[in-house]
Formats: sequence, structure tokens, C-alpha cells
Amino acid sequence: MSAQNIRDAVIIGGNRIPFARAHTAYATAGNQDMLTSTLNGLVARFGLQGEQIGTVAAGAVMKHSKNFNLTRESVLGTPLDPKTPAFDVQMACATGMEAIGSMANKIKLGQIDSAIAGGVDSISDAPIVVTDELRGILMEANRAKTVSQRLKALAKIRPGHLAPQAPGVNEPRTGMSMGEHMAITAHAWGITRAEQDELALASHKNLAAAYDRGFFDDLVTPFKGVSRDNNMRADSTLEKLGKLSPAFGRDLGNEATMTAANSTALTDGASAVLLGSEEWADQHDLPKLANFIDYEEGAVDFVDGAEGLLMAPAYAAARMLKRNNLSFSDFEYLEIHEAFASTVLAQIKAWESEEFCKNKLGLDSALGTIDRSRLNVNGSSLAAGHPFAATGGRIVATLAKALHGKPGKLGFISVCAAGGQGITAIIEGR
Ligand SMILES: CC(=O)CC(=O)SCCNC(=O)CCNC(=O)[C@H](O)C(C)(C)COP(=O)(O)OP(=O)(O)OC[C@H]1O[C@@H](n2cnc3c(N)ncnc32)[C@H](O)[C@@H]1OP(=O)(O)O
Repeated sequence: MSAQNIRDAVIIGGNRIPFARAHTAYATAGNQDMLTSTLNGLVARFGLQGEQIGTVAAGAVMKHSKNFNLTRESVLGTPLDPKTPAFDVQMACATGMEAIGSMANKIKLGQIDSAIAGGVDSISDAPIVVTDELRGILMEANRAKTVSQRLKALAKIRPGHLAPQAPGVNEPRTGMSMGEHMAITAHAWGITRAEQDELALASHKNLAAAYDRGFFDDLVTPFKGVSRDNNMRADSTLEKLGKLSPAFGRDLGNEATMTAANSTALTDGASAVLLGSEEWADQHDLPKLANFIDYEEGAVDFVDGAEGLLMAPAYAAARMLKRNNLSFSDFEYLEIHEAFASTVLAQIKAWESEEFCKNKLGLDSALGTIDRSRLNVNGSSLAAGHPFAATGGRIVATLAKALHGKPGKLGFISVCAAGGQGITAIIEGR
């Protein structure tokens, strides 16, 4: 492979629907509805009607089996040329980042000239599966060749077989929720309730201020009567947050610090980002907000408790910064996904810890401190909400827009994911 094949992957822009708390405004909208609307908004914004895009990659963490290629079905619901290939990606909460990073790489290699990448998730329409017994009986009935065979199979159904298996956000290997996992990490790192509540409040204030100054006017398209993320509570105060009871880590008693406000709310939503080569963007007279420079996946061994479930970005960041010869002080803005306030704070504390950086990251010294005035400056998941696979697209589009008009200035992204994984990325303003 020759280095001449490597070219810039340009972030042209993004679109998302406002995020909505589960079981509220989008209770009757499924993943396909939300992703199709998001793609339609992107097509309208950038005049892509009839355009054959190189590839569309997106995904959902909670997906119905009937949506076997959700992204392709959603593309077919838009005015994009139906000859546009599309496929689903799944890397839990890092789904959107993985979709964007892999599409940027295809553009860099010259395999495609344009791409759309993003994600969608609906907690309101989460798949509810049936028991193994009922599934077996229904499969047998489905294979029956005669009516009597079918009735014989169906006659085996007992009331106990009908109990639905409720969806959950528990880790299959530990049976614990992500919140319970995070409570252990937060406690181990000595993260206080006050610093979590402060971070949560800042998220709401920053998001509300960004909406008020019109920052999201060309990033968000209203959907089902919602024009702003309905989880946002600009009227929050530290006093109100301080009164909430713990939601996770209750077994820690007085030392439990995680509440409904400093944890993300369960959310519905979708996002998409348009990427292209420099030439493709110019030919289509499209804006060029930023370049997608690099990304790194990470994974940790969380099952035996050797590392916190959501700490993989701490490791990915170290490798990515080393490869690019950068440190945290080189970044104009940093976006660390607020799965929980304590997730952000644990990563920061890890990077600031000489012991962690030496023993776990194999560095000579601490990775460095983060200038908090550059962190999540337009709000993040605690305020906007976190429709799992849609968070990457929200972050990339938000950061690219913040860096637009600041050529050469860098942005850092960190997104943790279930399964002990995560992604970090670098983009550069133009
Ligand atoms: C998936 C991956 O791969 C990786 C990741 O990102 S990990 C993160 C994944 N996400 C999660 O695990 C979601 C975690 N969140 C949850 O499970 C739930 O939101 C939760 C258990 C934390 C809370 O659920 P809930 O109890 O239904 O919350 P909710 O009723 O909205 O809030 C509880 C109270 O706090 C209050 N509250 C919440 N946010 C507030 C705020 N910002 N300001 C003031 N009050 C607030 C509410 O008003 C409510 O008060 P009342 O009881 O007086 O009505």
C-alpha cells in the first residue's frame, strides 16, 4: 500500500432529531422511523436528493430481528439513489463512532468518495423477546405442513410460556447494570457526589446556551413536534440535584453518589454525519467543517473486576495520542461522552494519575490534565440524553461545527461502551 492513497476525510455536516426521554414524544416511533427521518433531514440540508452515496453505515444497540438491515431499509425510505449500499454496525454505545471512523477510513483509502454514518436507538420500542419454550413451539407450528399439526404444536403452549422477557441494559457476563458497574468504579476513584452534580449541571447549562444562540439550528431537525432535546433542564440547580436519592450503588450507603441527574436518562433518538473527500465536497459545493483524523478502539477485562466496565477509552486515548504525537493540551475542545458524570471524571482522574498511567498504560508519567473550560462546551449526554448508537453522530457533528472556522485546531472525542469497550477519536477544524 502506498501512502499516496491516503487522503483527507472531510466532515461536511450532520443532522439529528432532538433526543427524547424514553416513553415520551417518540414512544410510537421505532428505530426505522427515527433513522429515516434523520437521513431525510440530512438529504434535505445538503441537497442530496437522487445522490448515490459511497456507503451508509449506521446501527442500533437495541434492534428488532425484523430490522435485519435497518440502515438499508432506512436508506430506501429516503430520496437517496437506491443504488447506495448500506449496512448495520453494532459496538454498543460506540456504534456511531465506529460507523463514522470506518467510513472515514474508506474515504481516506479512496474506496469511496462520500459516506453517511450514524446510529439510532429506541428504548421505547425495545425488542421484547418470548421465552425459549414459546419460541420452540412457534417454530414447530411454523414448520407444520397441516392445520392439525399446527394446532397440535400450539396446544403445547402453557400460561408460563407467555411471560415476556423484559429488555434491560445489564451486562450479560456479570448481570449487573452499567450504572452498578460505574458505581464501583466511581467509588474506587473516590469521585464525589458534588463533582458529579457540578458536571451534570454544566452539561444542561451548556446545552441550553448552545440552543439559545442557534448553534444547533443546522444540526437538529424537529421531529414529532419536538424541537429541543426534551431531557434538557436549564432550570436545574445544584441544590435540586443535591436532594436526589442515589439511583445506583445503594449498597454503598452514605457513600453512594450516582443519581438520576448525574446518570444519563434512557433516551430515544437518531443522528447522522455526512463525510466526503475534499474533491467530492467541492464538486457538490458543500461546506467542510473539519477533517476526521484518527480513531482508536479499546477494550478492558472487566469481568473479573480487573478494570472498570467503562474505562476502555482511558487506554485507547493513550495509544491514539502516542501515535499522533499529541497531548491533551493540544486540543481546542474535548468531548467526553457523559454515560454517567462519574465516567467522565474517572477517565480524567486516570489520565491525571501517575500511578495509573505508569502501571496500566505503560507510560513514564501521567498522560496529563484536561482543561475543563474546553470540555463538553455545547453540552453532552447528561443533558441531551443518550440514545446509545446515536451519541457518536451527535458528538462528531457538534465538535466539527465547534471547530469550523478554526483551521488546524484539534478536537478530542471519547466514548465508552458496554462490553468493556470504547473509542477515542481526533478531528481537526478547517
Ligand atoms: C450503553 C453503552 O454501551 C455505554 C454507556 O453509555 S453506559 C450508559 C447507559 N445508560 C444507562 O445505563 C441509563 C442509566 N439511567 C437509568 O437507568 C435511569 O435513567 C435512572 C435509573 C438513572 C433514573 O430513572 P428514573 O428514576 O426513571 O428517573 P426520573 O424519574 O427521570 O428521575 C428521578 C427523579 O430525579 C429528578 N431529576 C432527574 N434529573 C434531574 C435534573 N437534571 N434536575 C432536577 N431533577 C432531576 C426527576 O425529576 C425525578 O424526580 P421525581 O422523582 O421527584 O419525579
